[in-house]
Amino acid sequence: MDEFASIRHWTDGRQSEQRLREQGVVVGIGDDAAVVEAPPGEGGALQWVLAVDTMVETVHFNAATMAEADVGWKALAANVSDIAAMGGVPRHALVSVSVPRAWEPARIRRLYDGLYACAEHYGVAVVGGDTTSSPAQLVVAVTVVGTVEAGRAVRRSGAQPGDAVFVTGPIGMASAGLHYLLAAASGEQCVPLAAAEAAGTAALVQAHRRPAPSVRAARVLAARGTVTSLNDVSDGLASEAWEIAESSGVKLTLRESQLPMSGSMAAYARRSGVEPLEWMLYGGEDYVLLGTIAAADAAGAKAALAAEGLPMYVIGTAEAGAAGVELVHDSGNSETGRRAERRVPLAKRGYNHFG
Ligand SMILES: Nc1ncnc2c1ncn2[C@@H]1O[C@H](COP(=O)(O)OP(=O)(O)OP(=O)(O)O)[C@@H](O)[C@H]1O
Ligand SMILES: Cc1ncc(C[n+]2csc(CCOP(=O)(O)O)c2C)c(N)n1
Ligand SMILES: [Mg+2]
Ligand SMILES: [Mg+2]
Ligand SMILES: [Mg+2]
Repeated sequence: MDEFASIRHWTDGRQSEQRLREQGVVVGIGDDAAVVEAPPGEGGALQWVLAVDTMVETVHFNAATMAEADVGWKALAANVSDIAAMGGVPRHALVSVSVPRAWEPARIRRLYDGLYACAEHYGVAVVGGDTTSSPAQLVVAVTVVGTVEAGRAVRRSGAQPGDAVFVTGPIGMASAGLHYLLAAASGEQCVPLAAAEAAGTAALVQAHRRPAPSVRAARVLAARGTVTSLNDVSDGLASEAWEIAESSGVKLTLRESQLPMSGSMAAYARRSGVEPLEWMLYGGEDYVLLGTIAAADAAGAKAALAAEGLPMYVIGTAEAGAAGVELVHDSGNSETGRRAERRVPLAKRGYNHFG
C-alpha cells in the first residue's frame, strides 16, 4: 500500500457526517488543508485554544506497555487534556504519524481505532494530518484546536493566596501501571489486560493506557468563574504544582493525607515495595487537572461536580510567600490523636525529557 492508500485505509469513513457537521468541518481529510467554520459563540464570542503534544516510541510507550490502539487514544487524550486545562472545548484534531518501514499499515489502522474512539468520546473531528516514514521509531504528534468563551480561558497564573488547591481525580495510577507493565514485560509482546486483571492491576494499566481527561469537570469548574488556575498533570503533581506556584507567585501547600490514592495503587505499592507517594508526586501521565479555586466556592464546586458523578479532591491551599510548593506530612494516626505535622519543601522534580 502506498502512502495515499495507507492514509485512506487509516481514515476513510471513520467519523459520521453528523460529527463532522457538528464541528463545522467544510473541508476535511483529502485536500491541502482543512477548512472549518469559525464557531459562533452562544451568547458571546469564542477564542481559539490550540495545543500539540507528541508521543515517541521508547520514550512514551514501547511494544510491551501499549498496544497500537492505546497509543492512538493517548496521543489524542494528552492534547484534549491540555484544552481542558484551559477550560476549553476540544473540537478539531490534526494527526502526524512517522511510521517505521517495518510497520504494516494494519498496525497504524489499529492506532487510528484508538484515536477515533477517543475522538468520538470527546466529540472531536479529525480533519487532517501528515504522514512520513521514520528510520526506526514510531512518532505520533497530534494538534488539537478547541474554543473557549472569549476572555474566560483559565491560565496557570491566576492562583491567589487563600485559594483551595484541588485535583479532579486520583494521581499516581498511571505511573504505577507503567511500573507493573515494565516489570511484567517479556519480549515484544504487549502485556495483556487479562494478565493485569489476574494481578489486580487492571485499573492501573488502563489509567496508563487510556487516560480520561477532565473536559467535563473543567467546563463545569470554569463556568463558575471562581477557578483561578488550572494545569493538567502530565509530568507529575509536584512539577505541575510548581508551574502554578511560579507563574502565579504563590506558595502551594499540599497535605499528604488529602492526596487521592486509589486502593488498587496502594495495594500494588505495598506488594511491590514501592513508596506510593513517589508515584503520586513525581509519576506523571495522570491527565487529571490540578487547579486553584476561591476557598468560599470549593464546597459548592465539589457538589456541582458530584451532581455529575465527577470527583474533586481539595488537597491543599495557596498562600502568600515566595513561589514554591510544600508538602505537609500529616498522615499520622488520627485515632490516637498523634498527628505530628511536618512540612517539607517539595522538590521541583517530575518527568523531564532533558533531565
Ligand atoms: N518546540 C516548541 N516550540 C514552541 N513552543 C513550545 C515548544 N515546546 C513547548 N512549547 C510551549 O511551551 C509551553 C509549555 O509546553 P509543555 O509541553 O511543557 O506543556 P504541556 O503540553 O502542558 O506539558 P506536557 O507536554 O508535559 O504534556 C506551551 O505553551 C507550549 O506550547
Ligand atoms: C516506555 C515508557 N517509559 C517511560 C514512560 C514515562 N513517561 C514518558 S513521557 C512522560 C511524561 C509525559 O510526557 P510529555 O511530557 O512528553 O507529555 C512519562 C511519565 C512511559 N510512558 N513509557
Ligand atoms: Mg506539551
Ligand atoms: Mg499541560
Ligand atoms: Mg512533559
